[in-house]
Amino acid sequence: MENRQGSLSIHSDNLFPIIKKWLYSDHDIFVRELVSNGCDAVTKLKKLALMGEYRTPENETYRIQVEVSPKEKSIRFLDNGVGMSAEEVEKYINQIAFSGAQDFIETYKDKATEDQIIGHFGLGFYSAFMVADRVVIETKSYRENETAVHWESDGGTEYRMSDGTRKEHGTAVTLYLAEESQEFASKARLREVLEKYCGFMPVPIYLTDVDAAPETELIDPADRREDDVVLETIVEEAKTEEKTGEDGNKEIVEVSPAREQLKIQKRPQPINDTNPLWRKHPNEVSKEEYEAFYRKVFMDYREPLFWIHLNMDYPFRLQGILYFPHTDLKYEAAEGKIKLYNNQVFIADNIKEVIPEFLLLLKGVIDCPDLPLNVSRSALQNDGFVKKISAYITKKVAEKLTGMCKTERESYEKYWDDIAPFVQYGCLKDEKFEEKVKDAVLFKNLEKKYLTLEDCLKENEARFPNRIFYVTDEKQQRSYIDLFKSQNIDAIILPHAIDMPFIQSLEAKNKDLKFLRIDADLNEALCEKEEASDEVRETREKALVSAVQKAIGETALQVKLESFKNAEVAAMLTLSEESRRMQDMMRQYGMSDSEGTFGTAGRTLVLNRKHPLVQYLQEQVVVRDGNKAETAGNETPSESAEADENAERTTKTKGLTKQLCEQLYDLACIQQGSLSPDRMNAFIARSNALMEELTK
Ligand SMILES: Nc1ncnc2c1ncn2[C@@H]1O[C@H](COP(=O)(O)OP(=O)(O)OP(=O)(O)O)[C@@H](O)[C@H]1O
Repeated sequence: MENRQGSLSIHSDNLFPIIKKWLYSDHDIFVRELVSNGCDAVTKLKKLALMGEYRTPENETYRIQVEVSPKEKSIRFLDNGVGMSAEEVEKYINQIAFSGAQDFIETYKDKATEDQIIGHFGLGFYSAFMVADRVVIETKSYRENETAVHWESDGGTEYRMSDGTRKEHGTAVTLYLAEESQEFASKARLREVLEKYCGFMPVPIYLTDVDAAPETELIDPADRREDDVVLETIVEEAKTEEKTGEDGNKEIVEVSPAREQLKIQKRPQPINDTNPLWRKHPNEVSKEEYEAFYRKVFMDYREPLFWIHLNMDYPFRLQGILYFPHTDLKYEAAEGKIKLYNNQVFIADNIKEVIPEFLLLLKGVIDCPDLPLNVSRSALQNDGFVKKISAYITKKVAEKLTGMCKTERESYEKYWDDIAPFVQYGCLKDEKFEEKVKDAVLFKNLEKKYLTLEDCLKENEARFPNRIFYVTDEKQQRSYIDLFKSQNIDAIILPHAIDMPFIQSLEAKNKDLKFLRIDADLNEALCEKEEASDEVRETREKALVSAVQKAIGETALQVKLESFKNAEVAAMLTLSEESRRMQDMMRQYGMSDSEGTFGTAGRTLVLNRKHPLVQYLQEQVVVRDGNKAETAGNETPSESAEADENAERTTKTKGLTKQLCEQLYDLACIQQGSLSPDRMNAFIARSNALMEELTK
């Protein structure tokens, strides 16, 4: 065969069902497409007026009207924009994927910028057929002497076109809804969709239910506007009351004068805000306006902590406002929402290509007219340009945080508890962000003061170089906190789940840095330095350690003796940092359901050798061992009776020793907040038995 070349032909009979069914993911998108066509038509006319190609009549107010008829199951989109001539309908409507928007930009490229023109692909109009089985267009071009056009199609590939009857320039597109899409023939449903997609479009949009009786309102005649439609004048009589005067006589007094009110047709309220706050210059916007905008858009009754107004022109255009919301991590999952717009047209929420994942904890709006959108808009090409947008947003957020930390430290500290999880998450997710904000990361200490990592290290420099102690639960670790406080040792409070991966990443990045939970070890600051030990003491203590281990019955439990600085504490439990982290992690991954699973791994029961209880135990162990040695020889009968008595006493004290050991261990576990339910039951029973013993 000879070589051939040519263009592929597309058969509209086959293509059309695809456009109808699969082009757009959400069916409600037809509203956005038809309203944006109306907006484009108005924008074009305004631009033509600016270029002197059209003279705007004096009282022309550009608008888009959406009229729903629940009875007729139809929706009409009307605009007073450029309209179309028969030739234009032929070109832009009858040819699928031929965009008049692009044509317009091309024609006027020297005179008009492309901003604000929404259409790109020449397909949006056909989204009407996703919900309608009949569509009618009535249009008339703004150009003089152009006849109006009537166009209609029953959703197939056939259309009928004829002269129309429309008198004014502009277009009306009427959708007769298909059976399965009749949910849209409702004012409430349409309002919802319009607010979602068109809430900030640049031309006022009004929604009316043509079947409903017109709504009315009462106004003061002084407030009457030129365009008010007065239905009735209502005269309210003066209100009087009978009162007794000072002289005791009754008189009629007027309490409110007669007044006149006008009953007017409810003034139309646009659905949208045509000049959204993000388009204003940050200097022109007040705190109240930022807060009101936040409340309206995110329906959050609480005030945001602070916000960042993004405004850039080069190398791409981007405007937006990012709010830092209050987060109460105890009661709710942090969940933000970033709404993405393209020229004031809503694209989608939380598009992760544009907005870095960790910023999705914030709430905000971003409008980027330069977004490389594809036909279905919400799907963005993941190209270098999109990455640049994302990097710019990250940079701005980091700058805001570091700037506040430097110049508004007091407010920054006030916000810190709320924003900490977000900043930490950001640091974990994005190295560049971490690099920028690392000096603005704060830690709250036991005195509720906020310190940087550098401050913490400086504080511990002399006694514990490169060590930072931390508390995860202030209530549970209370006794350790008291101990630390009594020895003037500081610790930071890390209550959130994200704190652990965060400190681990800090340790990974700072070679010698080590974070230790407050119960990880009893360091030399809490224990006295021991004078050299002798052999006798060592043997005695070894015997005590094994007796305690045996009594508790947990062979893996480590037991050791120290001289506590705080003489009142008899015993404490420590849990090695590594084992605890490992256990926490396994718990997080659901590999354990209770404390019990890990037994005593990594735990040490530290006994205070200066405490009377420990000393008592020590005595008992020595006496018992001594007795054992003595009774090993031959005895006479009387000696034997004495021996029996002794044996009974020994058994009794042995029982008490065991109970005391268990009691000490359980108390230490309670203090550390890790007593298993089984041990708790045994502890209660034992405590009762000991108290009963005291009463005898
Ligand atoms: N209400 C209208 N008034 C005037 N012209 C219109 C109107 N609706 C559609 N058109 C013309 O028809 C063309 C095709 O519209 P369509 O919605 O299919 O695509 P688009 O808006 O150009 O691009 P996109 O697919 O991105 O929406 C438009 O570019 C415009 O020239």
